[in-house]
Amino acid sequence: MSYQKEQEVAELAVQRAAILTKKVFHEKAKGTLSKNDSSPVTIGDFGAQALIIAAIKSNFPNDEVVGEEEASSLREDTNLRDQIWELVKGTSLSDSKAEDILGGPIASMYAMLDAIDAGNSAGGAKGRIWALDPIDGTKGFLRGGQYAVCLALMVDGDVKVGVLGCPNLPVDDSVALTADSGVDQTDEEGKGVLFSAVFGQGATSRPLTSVGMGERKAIQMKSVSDLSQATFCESLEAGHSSHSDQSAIASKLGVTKPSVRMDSQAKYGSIARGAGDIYLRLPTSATYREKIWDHAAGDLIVREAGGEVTDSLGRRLDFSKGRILAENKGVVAAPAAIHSHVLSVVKEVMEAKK
Ligand SMILES: Nc1ncnc2c1ncn2[C@@H]1O[C@H](COP(=O)(O)O)[C@@H](OP(=O)(O)O)[C@H]1O
Ligand SMILES: [Mg+2]
Ligand SMILES: [Mg+2]
Ligand SMILES: [Mg+2]
Repeated sequence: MSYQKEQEVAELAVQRAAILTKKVFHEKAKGTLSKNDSSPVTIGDFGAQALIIAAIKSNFPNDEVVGEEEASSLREDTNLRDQIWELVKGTSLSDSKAEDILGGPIASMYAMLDAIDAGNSAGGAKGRIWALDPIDGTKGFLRGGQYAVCLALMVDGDVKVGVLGCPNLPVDDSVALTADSGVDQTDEEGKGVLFSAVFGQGATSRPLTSVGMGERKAIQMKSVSDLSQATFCESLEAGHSSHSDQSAIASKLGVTKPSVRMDSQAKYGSIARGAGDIYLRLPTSATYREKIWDHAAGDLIVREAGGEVTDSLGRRLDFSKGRILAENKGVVAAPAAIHSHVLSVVKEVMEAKK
């Protein structure tokens, strides 16, 4: 299958949602709520989820969606609900043909709430299921840092299409990551990139604001001949991955540069285009399980760009186990040529801890 239509819809849906998130990014009040697990969610997360699911359902009515957010709190909080509806109503692609492809505007506020709740699929190993993270890196989004709008299509448990919209990464693939790539990104000059991949067809990037195939460029991971010069990325949030384990691994590998700390799947996109080299995510707790929407698009984009992605034990990420990566622990993403070496050092450091 070429998945051409799926890729087109996914890219345009992510683009449209990013118009909404960018509006919210520049507002002081982001309508933040605290979820049951005490993590934040904003009007941007809800609005983006609504717009993307509406576009999927308009094109592929029988597909299921595993979306991070749900609308129960909005059905009670009418003030927040109205704010989100104002945003959603006012967001469309400027290209009317592209907007038509997405099915046009959502019909009503109740249709918007239903769209958000249609992200309730249990996931699994059968059929066509989309994994959606409307804002990945919500903490980065609130801080003025990196975040990503993430969408992937899985067919029978395998990721076939992956799209990442990164409004705060440079458009230019050749700009290497630096220590401040993950912090204060409130200046928009030259920013906004869309990464996209279809299984077996390679990975690309293009400006997040352009419509169509014109400015699309193939991306590739960088080949790393000297690990001392490699750039490794990790979460900015110390609670999301173990900075101490990652620093022990990096120093054993001979990496000399300090890590680039940034939020969201912008890390996957950055290494896929060679702006960085390695992404490490070692668990901070024995019980936490990664969510499929935090990895599905990034996993495919990195693999299609010549990388390999496994967990800390060397197993491929298994997206067929429901809403979480039930059978995986942590993430190790690196160019295929050095992945097994990186993994052996990860295992060594993790063994030594026992
Ligand atoms: N204890 C934990 N370990 C690993 N990931 C966690 C975590 N708690 C939350 N997360 C996830 O980390 C994601 C952000 O990743 P990163 O640290 O790379 O920016 C969050 O996505 P959201 O921001 O979409 O909620 C959330 O799903
Ligand atoms: Mg979240
Ligand atoms: Mg996320
Ligand atoms: Mg999220």
